[in-house]
Amino acid sequence: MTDFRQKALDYHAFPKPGKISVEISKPAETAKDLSLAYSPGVAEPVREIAADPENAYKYTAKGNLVAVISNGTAILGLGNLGPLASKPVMEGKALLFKRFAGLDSVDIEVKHRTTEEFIQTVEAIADTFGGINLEDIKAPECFEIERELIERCNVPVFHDDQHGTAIVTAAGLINSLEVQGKDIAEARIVCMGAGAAAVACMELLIKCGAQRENIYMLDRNGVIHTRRDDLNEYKALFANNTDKRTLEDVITDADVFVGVSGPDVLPAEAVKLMAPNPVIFACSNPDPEIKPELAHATRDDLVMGTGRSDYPNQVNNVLCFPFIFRGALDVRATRINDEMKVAAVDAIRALAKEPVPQEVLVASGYDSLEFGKDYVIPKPMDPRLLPRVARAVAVAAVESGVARIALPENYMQD
Ligand SMILES: NC(=O)C1=CN([C@@H]2O[C@H](COP(=O)(O)OP(=O)(O)OC[C@H]3O[C@@H](n4cnc5c(N)ncnc54)[C@H](OP(=O)(O)O)[C@@H]3O)[C@@H](O)[C@H]2O)C=CC1
Ligand SMILES: CC(=O)C(=O)O
Ligand SMILES: [Mg+2]
Repeated sequence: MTDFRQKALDYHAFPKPGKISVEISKPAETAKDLSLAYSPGVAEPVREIAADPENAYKYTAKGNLVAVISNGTAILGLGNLGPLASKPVMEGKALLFKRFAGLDSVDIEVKHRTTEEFIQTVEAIADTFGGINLEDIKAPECFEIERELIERCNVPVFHDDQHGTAIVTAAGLINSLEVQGKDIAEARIVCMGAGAAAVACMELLIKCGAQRENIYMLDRNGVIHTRRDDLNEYKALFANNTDKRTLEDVITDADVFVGVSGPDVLPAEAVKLMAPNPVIFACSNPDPEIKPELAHATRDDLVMGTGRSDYPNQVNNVLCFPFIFRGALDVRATRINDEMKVAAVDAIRALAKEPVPQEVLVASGYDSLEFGKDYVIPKPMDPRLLPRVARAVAVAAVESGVARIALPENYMQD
């Protein structure tokens, strides 16, 4: 067993199995305390909530509580390993919600037979939470699941692998293109993968200025083109009318490679074929589409990002989901709409251009960091992400009419 593997297993096993726990937030020492916390006192908020469900935000933890829900069908890039095996990742997301945004979070792994059964399970428990973060649910089912749950639930529902990934990818990519002196409207983009993350990333890039016809998407069967008869409706949106069939065909002169597929699918020979000053985001976790060492050894003019914490430019939805939920919950948004997503992109992008505080340098192991090839996107442990991104999202929610309460005091000042 490698040293790192053992360290990772020990981290999860000791001193107590798992990564999250529940703590109580009110005194519960005396009979007097218990008479308030439990019987008879608890009956009072029960009556208040029965009279008006909004009172759940006043008298329970609902407003600060996010459910992280998975069925384990697309656990990182490891594939469909089932609900229980997804639990460490879901606990990990809960850890990140708490660590970065102070949000309480519980992981829920759902075993189900049909897509409708999954939807009904989540719908049935949704009112318990302030928001629902769907995680690691494979395409194409994830699209129907999210669409249905948004319609059926009274709280925001957000599939992190779609939109969290898209927001961070868009922020990082727009900055990278700026560093490389390129215009997103003209960039030729290759997207390896045609699932949850891929479809959402490319749709958001189009909203940010990319041209649909400049995007070449690939799945396990190669380039997605109009003559294929095996495409689901989501892949079909990216079918190019082209004779190009292979990665080699589409990567030639491409400005951007976005990998949201699986490990080691981008060979060095393909990297050599890209246009001058390319951008490669190899976002598959835990193992990227190409190892940064290999990509950098192949050419020296690229901006390289991965989904991992141990290389520069971590393009990972951790930069988004804690903060977008913080902003959404703080104004009790009914949904997380495009305006809020674009506001998050802009806030994340802008932060990368500011001087990096010493505490961030120390936490990320750098002597200095400056906007450029090795720093196109903020570090997850940057404490400015929380106020900046959450505020931008909350303001966008208010302005786009999905907030149910006014902007809180602490969001008022610029
Ligand atoms: N860095 C980040 O923040 C994030 C990274 N990701 C990564 O993106 C990847 C996909 O996740 P997600 O979209 O949720 O999963 P999905 O199961 O929804 O989609 C996976 C897609 O990848 C394609 N794919 C898998 N292996 C290959 C391969 N060898 N060659 C070409 N295409 C391949 C599949 O092709 P087909 O349709 O033919 O089966 C499918 O289109 C994972 O590796 C995940 O770790 C995801 C979210 C966030
Ligand atoms: C980061 C993440 O959500 C994933 O790889 O699935
Ligand atoms: Mg995920």
